Amino acid sequence: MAELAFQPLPAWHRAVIKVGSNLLAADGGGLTPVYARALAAFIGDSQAQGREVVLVSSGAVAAGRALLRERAVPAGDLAERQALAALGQAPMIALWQSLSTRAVAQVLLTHDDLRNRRRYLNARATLRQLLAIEVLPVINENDTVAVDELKLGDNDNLAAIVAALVDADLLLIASDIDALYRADPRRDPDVAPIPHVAEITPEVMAMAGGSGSVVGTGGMRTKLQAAQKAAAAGIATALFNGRDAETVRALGEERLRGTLFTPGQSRMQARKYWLLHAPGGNASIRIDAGAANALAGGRASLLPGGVVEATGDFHRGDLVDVVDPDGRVVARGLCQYGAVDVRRLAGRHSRDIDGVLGYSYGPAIVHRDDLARVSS
Ligand SMILES: Nc1ncnc2c1ncn2[C@@H]1O[C@H](COP(=O)(O)OP(=O)(O)O)[C@@H](O)[C@H]1O
Ligand SMILES: N[C@@H](CCC(=O)OP(=O)(O)O)C(=O)O
Repeated sequence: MAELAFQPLPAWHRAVIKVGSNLLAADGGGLTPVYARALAAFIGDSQAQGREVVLVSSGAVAAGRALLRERAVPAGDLAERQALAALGQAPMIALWQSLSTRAVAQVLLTHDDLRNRRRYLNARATLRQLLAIEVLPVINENDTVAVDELKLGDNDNLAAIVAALVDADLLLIASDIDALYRADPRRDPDVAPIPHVAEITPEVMAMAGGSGSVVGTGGMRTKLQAAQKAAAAGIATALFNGRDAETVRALGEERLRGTLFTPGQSRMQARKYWLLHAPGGNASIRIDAGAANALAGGRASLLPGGVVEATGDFHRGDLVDVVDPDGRVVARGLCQYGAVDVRRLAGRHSRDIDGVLGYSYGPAIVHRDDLARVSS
């Protein structure tokens, strides 16, 4: 295979790292720390430097299968895979805990959790909190309850969604292959690696084949889908060989040997564009002059004290227009509270939220991270 040179890894503060089954379980074998150890060391060093890492780990099904190897179990159907995932999930988490300097928190997510705005926001709040208390979240798909038509099916796509969910600046995909190649290198050993992809065109997509192993799921196709999803959110993706100790060590020196997928737009631009242009309902919140002033400054959240009234029947997590006293839409954002709650909170202080509602999703009606100003 052709040589692949090192290149600079983009600067990052918060990353999602996805580790595939191929790195945690040998074909047909049980879990092994052989490759996970170096990856855990990289994660630990990054955390020690003040960076934040979310791990998306596969390997539950492979681990479960290996545990039952001695017994004849029918292979292949959904219920069997779900049972194997349930069996292998705890050992997979235990493996990471044995290698991590920080406490490990298990997070299981389904497609439903990520499609439903309310649960999406709750998952995000939990993950942010886990990072704030300096533990290592280890995420996997909740295979045991996910039914086929609602399964994300592969952790590459899950990792990309999680990267957008936690506002990561980088998605790292550790696989058993050095890079994206022009064709599956297991079939064509002379094919060249691609160090940089600026856009995932249909031509790039056509290079990808399926998994080359028994334990892997999606192959290169799902990795490209993941890189595409991340890019749409303004996040770069780095694909590298997690079996290569030198490659993993170099990540700690901000050097990448693999394929770097760069987004066409920054994270901020992508998010702002989405907030400003995503279809909303007829939901709006009218604010007073003081709040309009604060929002004009650029970094403020919308607090209940500045809210005058809410129009429309919106729910927590929905997109709302923020309207100033002159009736102009000055911002759009994701509302932390539903319309009924916003009406009850209008004009109140944030510290009263719990008393008024009996619960609180935080002091802001619209958090500044979820707010984009309309330029006048
Ligand atoms: N164009 C390609 N470039 C690189 N690898 C490819 C390509 N097409 C298919 N593959 C296969 O994708 C595999 C990695 O995916 P997969 O087996 O799902 O692993 P993981 O468990 O890391 O997700 C590689 O080992 C390789 O055989
Ligand atoms: N959720 C499954 C893994 C699914 C998956 O995407 O696997 P892989 O292609 O190896 O990353 C498990 O834990 O076995």
